[in-house]
Amino acid sequence: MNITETVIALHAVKKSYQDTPVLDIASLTLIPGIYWLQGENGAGKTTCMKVMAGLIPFKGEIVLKGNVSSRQHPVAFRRLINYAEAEPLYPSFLTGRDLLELYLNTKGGDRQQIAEISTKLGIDTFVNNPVSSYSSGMLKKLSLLLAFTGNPVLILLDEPLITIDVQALRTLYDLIRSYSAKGVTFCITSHQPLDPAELTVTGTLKVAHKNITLN
Ligand SMILES: Nc1ncnc2c1ncn2[C@@H]1O[C@H](COP(=O)(O)OP(=O)(O)OP(=O)(O)O)[C@@H](O)[C@H]1O
Repeated sequence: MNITETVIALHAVKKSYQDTPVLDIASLTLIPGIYWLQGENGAGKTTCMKVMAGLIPFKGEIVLKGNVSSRQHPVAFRRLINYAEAEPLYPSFLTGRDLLELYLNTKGGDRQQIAEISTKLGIDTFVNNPVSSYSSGMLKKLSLLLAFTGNPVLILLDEPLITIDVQALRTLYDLIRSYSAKGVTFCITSHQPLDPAELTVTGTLKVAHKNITLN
């Protein structure tokens, strides 16, 4: 594999909570595509996403696009990866608009495109209300919208299919397809199968025994 076509490479990545090891990945390299991250409850999928996103401390190194290192270029590294949590939580007094402006101002990206996604996901109707008033599906839609801000090379979606309505699900599949066609890589966890009629998966990543294997 040519190093320039790798999106992300993990080298000797280890993660423990207190003294309990959760991940021990000697090596993993992904080329652009759409990956389904699978594993039993507690296997370490969310931990793996948080590590890949540079959100929690870990041992080892992760390199994006062959030259952006989690150790040497932490800010540039984090700008290239977006992560949508399985159960997003935001400060309750902020509105969706406040969060969206924060993301757009710090991460950049195409405002017009984000406005269109917001409309398609039906977020416009509640974006000016405080997030404390949101249902779980409304929070989920906002977190998905935020995951498409900026100019990421990798978008990590943790259980994106749960709680959103059928129309939003169709929009999400459309978005993943169109961003993927533009070269953005996706890692998606889902206990439910990703609809093969909607997405062609490049590979599955199985998290088990603290390791990840690509099939
Ligand atoms: N903040 C934490 N402190 C201590 N242990 C943690 C913490 N977060 C996760 N763990 C442990 O790490 C392991 C992996 O958890 P993780 O949430 O990554 O699994 P998962 O594969 O995403 O699970 P699920 O499918 O249930 O969401 C579990 O044993 C869990 O108890």
